[in-house]
Amino acid sequence: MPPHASNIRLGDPMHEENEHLRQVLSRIAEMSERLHERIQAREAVDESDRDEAQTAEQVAESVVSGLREEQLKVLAAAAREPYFGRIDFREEGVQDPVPLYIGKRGLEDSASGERMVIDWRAPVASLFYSFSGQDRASYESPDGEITGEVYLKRNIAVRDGRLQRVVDSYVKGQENLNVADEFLLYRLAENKDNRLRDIVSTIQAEQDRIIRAERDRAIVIQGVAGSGKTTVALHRIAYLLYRHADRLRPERMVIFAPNAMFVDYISEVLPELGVGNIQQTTFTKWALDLLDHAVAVRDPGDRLARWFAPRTSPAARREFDLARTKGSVRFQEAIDERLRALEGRLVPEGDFEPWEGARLDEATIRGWYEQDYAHYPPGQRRDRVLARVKRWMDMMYKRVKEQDRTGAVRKRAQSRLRAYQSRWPQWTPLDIYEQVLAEVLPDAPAWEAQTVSGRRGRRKRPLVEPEDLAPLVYIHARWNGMEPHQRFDHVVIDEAQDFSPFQIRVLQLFCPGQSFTILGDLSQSIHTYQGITDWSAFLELFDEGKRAFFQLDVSYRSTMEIIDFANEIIRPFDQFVLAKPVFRSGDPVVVERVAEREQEERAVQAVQALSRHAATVAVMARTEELCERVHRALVAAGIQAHRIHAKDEQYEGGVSVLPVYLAKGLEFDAVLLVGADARHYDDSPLSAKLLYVGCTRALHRLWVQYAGEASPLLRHRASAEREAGGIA
Ligand SMILES: Nc1ncnc2c1ncn2[C@@H]1O[C@H](COP(=O)(O)OP(=O)(O)OP(=O)(O)O)[C@@H](O)[C@H]1O
Repeated sequence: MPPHASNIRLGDPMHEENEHLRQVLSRIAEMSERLHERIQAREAVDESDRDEAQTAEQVAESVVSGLREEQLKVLAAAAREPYFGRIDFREEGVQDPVPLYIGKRGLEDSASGERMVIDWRAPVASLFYSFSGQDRASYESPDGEITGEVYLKRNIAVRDGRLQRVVDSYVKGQENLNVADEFLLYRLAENKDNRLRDIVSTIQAEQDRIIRAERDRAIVIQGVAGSGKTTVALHRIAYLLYRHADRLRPERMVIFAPNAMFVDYISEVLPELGVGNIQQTTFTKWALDLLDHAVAVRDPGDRLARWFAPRTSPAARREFDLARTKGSVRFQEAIDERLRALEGRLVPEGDFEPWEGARLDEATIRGWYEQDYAHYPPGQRRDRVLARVKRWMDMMYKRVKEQDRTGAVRKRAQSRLRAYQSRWPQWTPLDIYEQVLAEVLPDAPAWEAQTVSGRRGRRKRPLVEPEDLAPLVYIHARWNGMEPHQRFDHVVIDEAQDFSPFQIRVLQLFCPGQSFTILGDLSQSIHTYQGITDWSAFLELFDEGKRAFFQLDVSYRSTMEIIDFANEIIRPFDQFVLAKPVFRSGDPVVVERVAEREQEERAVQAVQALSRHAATVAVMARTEELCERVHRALVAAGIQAHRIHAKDEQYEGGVSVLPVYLAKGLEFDAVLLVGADARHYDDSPLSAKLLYVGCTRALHRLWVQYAGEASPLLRHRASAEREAGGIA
């Protein structure tokens, strides 16, 4: 059944779309009305049957009622914004083009079965995103490629059931309208609130390819700051769930985010796309839960402060080198080797003889361990073999039971069994890890123990570093195995440049289908003591043919002025990819020299100026200390500024003060960078990356202040601006 089979009239687009919207909304209203009536009728029946036991039919009815309630919600959302785009497509072999309306959810008229709106994830909807003026257009349907011609591509903005804007980006037979970006720019120019949003109406062709990439492989996305990586990954989840509903379950999909606040920041996109129940966590939290909190992790705050201090001490350098080693594949392989050796040594030497005349020889026990139960992980095999030894003993005992009047034989047998069991080591992942470290990295410092309150009450736990978690989880999974519910159908890793290859290896164990979306930006890899310098480090962990690499070079977040400014910072380092801006012009970047003793005061003035046009403003510095000072000044000036820390779990919006390294992944309408001087940012790659991350958080306005000598990374701009006098 063709969706909305009325003839196409390309009259006044606004008039035409208003008319169409009116029809669609009235059908939605009718459908809602019908559903309402059914729900009410059902409630009346339920009320009269209240005291009687439920029959199977009634149970089924209540499930249906639940679905109806759900459907009602979908209709309510559709009544606010039923669709956002239209594409008129004539399939080859068919006479007339058909208008297809694309929305966040597909919609069918329940009475006629007519498709009124097509889900943005449906195969045909890909035309809307990929079409860019070609004579012939095609899309992949489940039955193969469908080709044809596009007659019209139209963006339609509907808010609260009212038509706001219609923009045609292609009309067949007309001159190239060259307004492909008009709708996008209109969207990008909006101020953002404190959460990331969906982009279904303006997904770009290069993003769409990633969203629709095949499921059964690892895709790695290198994308410049603001290229939509996070957003795209979330849309990909929604797409995969739609496309592979039979294979994927939302609760088995997971997103690893860099910190708890980031989890909060992205938490609204999936529900907006109609997807719930996806696990969203950090690697640390996930690992600690898996290890049942047998260890505690040292607060990363101190370490981060040491790492991001303008100058790193030799001791800190050694600490970071060790962290890198622990995250390497070489270390994982050393652990594998060690696990194999331990596995071979687990069966105690000697036969088991519970009493004279009953003997189970070592070779038999070894045979059970090495062959019969070989498919179990070593930790579980121990228990299986010992249970079998015990069954054997009980069976043998039946033969001598008659003679054992006093029970002495049985007693002796029990005590020998206990002795035998105790020779069979029962190591925890931590025991094994300690053995590995002693052998492979003898210089690694020993753990301190710390009494920490956890889910299981207060107890003393060894305090490990974040990079110890991957080895521990790996050993746990290899040694003890994992529960089916702990496996993932799909894994998304955001800010993956800060992951170590070992962490990826661990997640591969937990995702047997090897279905991954791994995204990040090497120009923002500020945690280089643990992350990677080249994506091949991850790609080569996956089989050839089961991996794909994508690159996103256009930045949608920031204005051209901001992108150009940020690019200058990393340009001297040729290993970094420069972002291409979309053509969205805004205010010039302000670079301002302030007097040392006026730093705080001038920061307050800048925030006041920026807040006039912005819903979210961030003040960032390299060090916690400077953040602290500026925050105090802001509060003293009556500005309600939130000071953001590594442990925070919520992002409030408004005015935030935070160190640059915590701002990764976030965005703000306006950003003020304070302390951009030579002391805080020398000409090293780490300083450049930090400054780059700071600048690229801004959507519309960027303001940079420094006292004393400007950072060499800004010098070209700083001298020019100083003459121009700064404040806009
Ligand atoms: N196709 C698009 N249409 C509209 N907005 C977009 C599009 N792609 C990205 N954006 C917007 O650009 C901004 C950046 O997106 P996102 O945070 O996903 O990028 P990122 O690549 O993860 O950035 P970073 O590496 O800096 O964290 C967001 O505001 C997002 O809504």
